[in-house]
Amino acid sequence: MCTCITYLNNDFYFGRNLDLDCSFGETVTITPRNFPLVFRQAGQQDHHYAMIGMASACDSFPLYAEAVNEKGLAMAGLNFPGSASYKKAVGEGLELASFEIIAWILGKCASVAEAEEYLGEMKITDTAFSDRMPPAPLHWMLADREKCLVIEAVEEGLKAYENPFGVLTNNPPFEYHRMNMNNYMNLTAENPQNRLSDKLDLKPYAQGMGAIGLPGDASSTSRFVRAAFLKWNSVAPEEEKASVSQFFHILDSVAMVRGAVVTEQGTYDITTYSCCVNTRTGVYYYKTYDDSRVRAVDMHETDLEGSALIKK
Ligand SMILES: C[C@H](CCC(=O)NCCS(=O)(=O)O)[C@H]1CC[C@H]2[C@@H]3[C@H](O)C[C@@H]4C[C@H](O)CC[C@]4(C)[C@H]3C[C@H](O)[C@]12C
Repeated sequence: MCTCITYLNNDFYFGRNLDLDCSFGETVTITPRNFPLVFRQAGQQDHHYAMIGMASACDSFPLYAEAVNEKGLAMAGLNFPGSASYKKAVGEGLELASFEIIAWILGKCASVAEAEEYLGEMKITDTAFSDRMPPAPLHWMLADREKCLVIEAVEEGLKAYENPFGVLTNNPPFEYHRMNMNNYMNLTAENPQNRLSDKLDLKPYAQGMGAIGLPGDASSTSRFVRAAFLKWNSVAPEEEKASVSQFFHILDSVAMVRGAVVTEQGTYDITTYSCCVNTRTGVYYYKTYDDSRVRAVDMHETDLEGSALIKK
């Protein structure tokens, strides 16, 4: 399971929990402007925007789980098994393999608005990165300070939804989560009022009772609601340290604790890492399951004119 959120608190932040039962070789990776991005069907970007994110260690292509480019455009892939439907490449139009879409969009586009111009013609193909790396069934959240989208490649084709929540988790498709949020509009961070009956003497006896009914489990739909409730009620001083700390508190509230989520294979899903990027400064903050110290990698501290992937 995974949860991705945006957070506006003076600066604009983007990040996610990556929940999985094993490592995928995750390494903080910077793709500098002159690293040749070679796509299977969509040509080559020899010069492009630089980006930073978590990728599977690989020298030939940045296999990002999520990344942010130097213009402040951010994108993350989250599991979408059974719902994602990729097409066979036929050599026509704009065809991108599922593992290429993050690098392609962030390499080329400075904003969501710019990316939207390509979505109409885009097709996601089922091309595998390698024999050992078949395509991962994903959907994506794409965001900048102005706008947030969910991109889903389903049976009928590529769909893009505006995402006013700035939250994404996993199955079912986004339209379900959007509708489901209506069920929770009564939740409040304040003390609840007795609306049951004015003939009954009902009153709050502790703090936090306005949000009774907020789902506490690890399912995708529950994490969506919980992350949205916490994010939209969040209050933090508009300073970098406070914003990043607040961001991780929200992610912590939807994190997997080892043992609480057993997969069909009998393994345990855990929050392998949590990350938060300041999209203006390009600083990538992250912490891992066994090390809660927050580390920071500043993309501008490396030579962004380089031509080889930089692993931190
Ligand atoms: C498993 C990750 C998503 C985590 C998630 O959403 N879990 C939810 C589980 S569940 O639905 O609730 O069961 C995804 C996100 C990005 C994916 C990786 C990236 O797409 C990059 C490459 C792509 C290759 O095709 C496969 C390996 C891979 C390295 C992917 C492995 C894996 O599928 C990742 C790491």
